[in-house]
Amino acid sequence: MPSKKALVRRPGPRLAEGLVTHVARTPVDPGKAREQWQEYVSVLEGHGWETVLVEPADDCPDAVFVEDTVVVFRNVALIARSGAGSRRAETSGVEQTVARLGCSVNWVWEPGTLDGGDVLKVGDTVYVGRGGRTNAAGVQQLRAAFEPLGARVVAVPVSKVPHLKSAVTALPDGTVIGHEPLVDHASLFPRFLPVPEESGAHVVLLGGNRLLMAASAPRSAELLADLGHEPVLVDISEFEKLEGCVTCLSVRLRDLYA
Ligand SMILES: NC(=O)NCCC[C@H](N)C(=O)O
Repeated sequence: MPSKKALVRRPGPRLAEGLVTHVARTPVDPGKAREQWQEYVSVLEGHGWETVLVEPADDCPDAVFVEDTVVVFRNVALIARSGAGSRRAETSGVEQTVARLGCSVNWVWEPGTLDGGDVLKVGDTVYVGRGGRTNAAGVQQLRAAFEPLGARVVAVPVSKVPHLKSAVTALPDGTVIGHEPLVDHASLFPRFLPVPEESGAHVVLLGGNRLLMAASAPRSAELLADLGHEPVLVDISEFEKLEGCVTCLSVRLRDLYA
């Protein structure tokens, strides 16, 4: 049976110091952030996902955005090397967690940089955003790790947001969705559906037609519901202040056989 496991990491005490690059800094309420994170985890669990806690990295403000630390394709985990120096220590603890779950582990090495949030998997197609966090060497290393396993790696420029998945994600049928003003080249995707809000571009596939989405994207949720999907909205306002989105708060492992 394919697994439905999701890695998550609790928000740490320095969360409010997390990086902001494309938005102005606004104060984060740590207590509210913890409650929102708990609700996010409850929604995953309520939809049949077994959540696996990665050990805390309390010195790293952005550690809760665990998606950026690792990319998993089939049973191979590629440990990221962030384009943001302040985020590199976050991978500690992730290696052990994915190895315990049965992955073989690879690493992105210097001079490569890659953030997991720059990698969007749609079936066997692996889109990788070349932008602020992922460089050309990182793209090459991703190809070297996953193409032998059957991945088709497609590199796409990202210049308007921190990560590829801040701009686009994909619906269960493979349609890529994005808020057009923030997408560099929508024509690179075979099927592209524009959504009206920035955070409406972010969906976590919960299973079936259910989509975990941010409460800040009601019009996009309505559009997707009208197309037969079932949005499940969660308020992640405190993480959005740090340019986080619903996708980056977990790493969903669908391909592991355990
Ligand atoms: N994949 C993602 O969208 N990750 C969000 C990371 C937010 C964090 N404050 C950062 O700038 O790295």
